[in-house]
Amino acid sequence: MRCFAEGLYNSRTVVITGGATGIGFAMARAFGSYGAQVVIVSRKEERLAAAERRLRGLGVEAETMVCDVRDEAQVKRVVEQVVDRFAAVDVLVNNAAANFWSPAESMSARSFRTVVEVDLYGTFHCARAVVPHMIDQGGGCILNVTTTDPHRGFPGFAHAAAAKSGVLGLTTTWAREWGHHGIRVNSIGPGPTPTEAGLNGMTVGRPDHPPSFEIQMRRTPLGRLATPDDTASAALFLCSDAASFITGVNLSVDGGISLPVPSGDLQSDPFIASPRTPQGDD
Ligand SMILES: CCC/C=C/C(=O)SCCNC(=O)CCNC(=O)[C@H](O)C(C)(C)COP(=O)([O-])OP(=O)([O-])OC[C@H]1O[C@@H](n2cnc3c(N)ncnc32)[C@H](O)[C@@H]1OP(=O)([O-])[O-]
Ligand SMILES: NC(=O)C1=CN([C@@H]2O[C@H](COP(=O)(O)OP(=O)(O)OC[C@H]3O[C@@H](n4cnc5c(N)ncnc54)[C@H](OP(=O)(O)O)[C@@H]3O)[C@@H](O)[C@H]2O)C=CC1
Repeated sequence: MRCFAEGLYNSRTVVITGGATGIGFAMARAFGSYGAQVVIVSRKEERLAAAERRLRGLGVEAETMVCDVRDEAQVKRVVEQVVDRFAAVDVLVNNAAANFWSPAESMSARSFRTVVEVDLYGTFHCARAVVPHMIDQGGGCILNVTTTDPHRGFPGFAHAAAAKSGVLGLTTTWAREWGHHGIRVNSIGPGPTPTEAGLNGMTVGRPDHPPSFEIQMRRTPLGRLATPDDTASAALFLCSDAASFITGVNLSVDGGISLPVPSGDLQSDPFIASPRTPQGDD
């Protein structure tokens, strides 16, 4: 489906972290198909090479750079290379993330730190490296990938919920701090999306309800799961001039799953804990 003007992103440089797979790849393909020069960065060279081949095969002007977003020095180097090569960074998409199911009472500090370092520190490092260039060039756009309403609580994902809530705080704060430089900062919250990583993160190791994506689908008013292209289309809008007066928002792309659950559904909702029997009440 081609919803936007052809050439919408001509001559724009778009950097996407974690752009070789899943939702990030769909965003790279989408921005590239509307004319952007796309730079995808992540840790695994072979994944990047495969993604670059696929994108170039589709006619997208794609480059790749190996980078672990947890490493501030690596991030700075990569951003310098992008600016040397393309003269500007018009859009930064902070999409790289880590996640796995882990009950809070047994989650190790290292597990917690691993996810927070990728999602929250990674977002900080990338934005921090790019923004001086955006200020010099008179503006730009940062899009952080969060999740659908991280404040509502995600049992089994305390690390990701904390990290993504933190990213929301960065989004609103940066929107205020950098708005007068012409820099817009928004975030986008995909609903459950059965990417390979999403499937693993949501289901591996969970003893309670194995096909959790099926449950998520039943809880979604629009009756299906999100696709990577759903999020990519919303990203195209938010980073375009059509959204030139939008900053500091988190746009949920979730088919309505984050809407409050009607009280009649509570009994059958496996994501809501059963009421406890009051102590000593026979
Ligand atoms: C709610 C928001 C919705 C978001 C959805 C998404 O993001 S979907 C997109 C999701 N996309 C992705 O996730 C893609 C990227 N994912 C990855 O790169 C890896 O899965 C990674 C997250 C572990 C990072 O690797 P790394 O090499 O940096 O880490 P490491 O191997 O050194 O381990 C560090 C600690 O974590 C522990 N631990 C690790 N795995 C598991 C597990 N399955 N189970 C339990 N624990 C696990 C491990 O035991 C260790 O703790 P310990 O034992 O020392 O106390
Ligand atoms: N799928 C879902 O259900 C949901 C996903 N999201 C969010 O959407 C985004 C994309 O998720 P999805 O496409 O499913 O998952 P993927 O795992 O496919 O995407 C994550 C990407 O991040 C990269 N990455 C991970 N760690 C690092 C790191 N330290 N430095 C650089 N890159 C890194 C990975 O590449 P590499 O291994 O090469 O480094 C990978 O390409 C994430 O922000 C996720 O939190 C939000 C809600 C739901």
